[in-house]
Amino acid sequence: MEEGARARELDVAVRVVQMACSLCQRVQSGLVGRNREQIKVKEDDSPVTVADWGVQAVVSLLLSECFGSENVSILAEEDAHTLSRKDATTLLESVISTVNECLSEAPKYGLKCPLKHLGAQEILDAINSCNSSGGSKGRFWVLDPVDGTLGFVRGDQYAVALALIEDGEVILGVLGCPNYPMRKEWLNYHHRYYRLMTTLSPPSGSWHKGCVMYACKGSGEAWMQPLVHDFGVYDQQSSARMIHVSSISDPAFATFCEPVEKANSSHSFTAGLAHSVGLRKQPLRVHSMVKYAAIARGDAEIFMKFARAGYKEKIWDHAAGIARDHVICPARLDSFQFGS
Ligand SMILES: Nc1ncnc2c1ncn2[C@@H]1O[C@H](COP(=O)(O)OS(=O)(=O)O)[C@@H](OP(=O)(O)O)[C@H]1O
Ligand SMILES: [Mg+2]
Ligand SMILES: [Mg+2]
Ligand SMILES: [Mg+2]
Repeated sequence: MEEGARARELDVAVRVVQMACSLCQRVQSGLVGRNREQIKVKEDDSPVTVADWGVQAVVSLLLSECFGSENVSILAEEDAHTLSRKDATTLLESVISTVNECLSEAPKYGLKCPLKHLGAQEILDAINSCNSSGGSKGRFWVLDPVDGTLGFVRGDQYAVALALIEDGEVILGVLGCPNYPMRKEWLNYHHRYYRLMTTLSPPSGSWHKGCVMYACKGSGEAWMQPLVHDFGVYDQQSSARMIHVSSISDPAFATFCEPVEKANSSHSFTAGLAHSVGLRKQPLRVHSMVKYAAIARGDAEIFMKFARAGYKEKIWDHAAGIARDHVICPARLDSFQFGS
């Protein structure tokens, strides 16, 4: 793949994730405390919301619009089975209005918006088309439309995670982290706490939370830019800031991050392992691939997740966080078990 084409793929991916973050912020602000009918529980007891489906539809439609649907293969977490049921009409109507509202803002991100209002079938098809079989040969996009949906419905941390894989290797990763605090020490607090802090003393127009991080294989660089939703101006160059992993190498000063939910990773096992290797600081427990973002930005040094026996890790829960140059977990993705 020549360099110019990859630069364009990264540019489009960042713009698309920026739009997806804006959709999530709108839905999340309407979710906390009310509007609970916008949340469903899936067969595996994990939550799924209007934002999960909405982001998957928006990303699928925009990537196809930009690169041609015949050139786009996407492997994503959600499907439209629940949305297609007769008892889900209200939910489907919420997804339709959320998607059309988001797409109408595409020109603000330098992208084309559809010429007409999209109906139910177009949106259900867009969601269901993200069913690539992936694999260790060929190119496909990997999307977790909302990673950390549990954190999302709690008004806390979550991420929009988009990666492009070629022959089993991540060649670009984009992580949208709308609630990521610019001050490292606030990462340990629940989002509402530092949202209060920043409203009490609103630094005028300052960049106090929310970002999109991105890296391209072989570039040796990782970048972070503010959310357009909060600043209203999309200019990738002027607002972007290069980020670096931590230089801490002494375990006594290193921070490891791990899932919030004990059901998702054994806290006691990691505590014992951490102590045995000389880690002394309290773990950073935060929902979603924001853990990868914390390492990419140097706010943490290690990521540990030990899921219970039998759990198959999903490629969309990790791909966007693995950028070869900022090695966090240099696993070749074809070694991951694809989710059922
Ligand atoms: N049992 C189990 N073990 C490991 N991982 C699981 C498990 N169940 C679910 N998941 C998926 O992991 C995603 C959440 O990972 P997190 O690290 O954010 O977990 S936590 O919310 O911080 O506890 C989260 O991804 P999203 O569904 O995209 O939110 C889960 O699907
Ligand atoms: Mg999920
Ligand atoms: Mg996930
Ligand atoms: Mg998800």
